Amino acid sequence: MNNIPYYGPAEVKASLKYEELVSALELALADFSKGPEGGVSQPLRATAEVTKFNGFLAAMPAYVSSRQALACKLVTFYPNNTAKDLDTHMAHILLFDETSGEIKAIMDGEVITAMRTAAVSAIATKYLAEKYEILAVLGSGVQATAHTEAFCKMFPIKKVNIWNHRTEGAEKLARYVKESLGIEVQVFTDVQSCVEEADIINAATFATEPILKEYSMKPWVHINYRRSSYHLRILTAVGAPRPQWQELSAELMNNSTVYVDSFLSATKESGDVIKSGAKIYAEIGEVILGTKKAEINKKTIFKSLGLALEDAVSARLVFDVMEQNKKTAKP
Ligand SMILES: NC(=O)C1=CN([C@@H]2O[C@H](COP(=O)(O)OP(=O)(O)OC[C@H]3O[C@@H](n4cnc5c(N)ncnc54)[C@H](O)[C@@H]3O)[C@@H](O)[C@H]2O)C=CC1
Ligand SMILES: O=C([O-])C1=[NH+]CCC1
Repeated sequence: MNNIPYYGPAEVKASLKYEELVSALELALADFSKGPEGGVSQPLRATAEVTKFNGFLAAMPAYVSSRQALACKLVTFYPNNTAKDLDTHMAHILLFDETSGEIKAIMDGEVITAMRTAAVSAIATKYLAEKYEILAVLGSGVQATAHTEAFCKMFPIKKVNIWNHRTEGAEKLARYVKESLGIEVQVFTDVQSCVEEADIINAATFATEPILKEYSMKPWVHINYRRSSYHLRILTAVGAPRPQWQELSAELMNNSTVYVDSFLSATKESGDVIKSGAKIYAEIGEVILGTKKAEINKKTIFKSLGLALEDAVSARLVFDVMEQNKKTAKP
């Protein structure tokens, strides 16, 4: 048990690049959707409710054989922490040796939670969207910021629209977009106007009641002389991870083709899915595998709950980089 390495947030951030994360997670999500022969073992996360303080503690173990990644994340989420000026999510990940079960490293899980969630939304967007110029972001916290950063890195985004239930949060994120990413940005005080012109919408809030009710499919000006059509817009929705919480209206869910990260997680944990009774069309892994096609005549929602396999793969990437750094640092 001696000398277990610990990697803090700065080391984790320095070790992870979105491009590597995206390729590794894409393969792992495909493995997951293959079923038992994919070599992924991941039970539904166990969540303890701390009702008195409106908090949750979740244990998220997973094994991804193709990456030699065996890990368990422990994550707390306390929506009321904002008022105390504390992060709402706090997490650590334990990485184990797949051959012996020995612990290999302990690391910060907050950076991984932010980056892997954004990376998975970007994967869904890559497969399911058709145009990538205007991004609408609902929320301005950790996930909204990570999604904005990842999407502006991965796609040719020309403009970012931001809405948050507290406008000062939206303005802070807008300053980051303008000053650090150098992209045109606009803050909205109304959700519907924020999403109206967007090609991609990211919903990443702590809402417990629907904030987005509906939106129109955006007309595609013309593709050729005979056909006028729509372009596929995608809504990636990462919030409302509890069965009683909703971020999207039931109407919107039922009028869309719904993709998820995991059937099991979505049907047990997602209030957006459970309360609307919306039908799930596919796991994103099935789209990556090509066993389910992208539907092109309806609105598209990718509902993400967050999977332990994503944490395990990310933690393994961090460990490999840190080990490599150790080797190259030796005389
Ligand atoms: N799908 C996944 O893999 C993951 C999902 N999440 C979920 O994503 C959501 C956002 O997480 P973070 O950005 O880390 O949290 P955060 O606390 O950093 O940001 C929350 C955002 O939601 C806004 N907000 C708070 N209460 C609201 C309400 N009642 N209505 C509308 N907006 C509200 C805040 O102003 C802030 O912009 C949470 O629901 C969280 O549990 C978090 C991690 C992973
Ligand atoms: O995947 C994750 O770590 C979480 N999803 C919702 C809250 C935390």
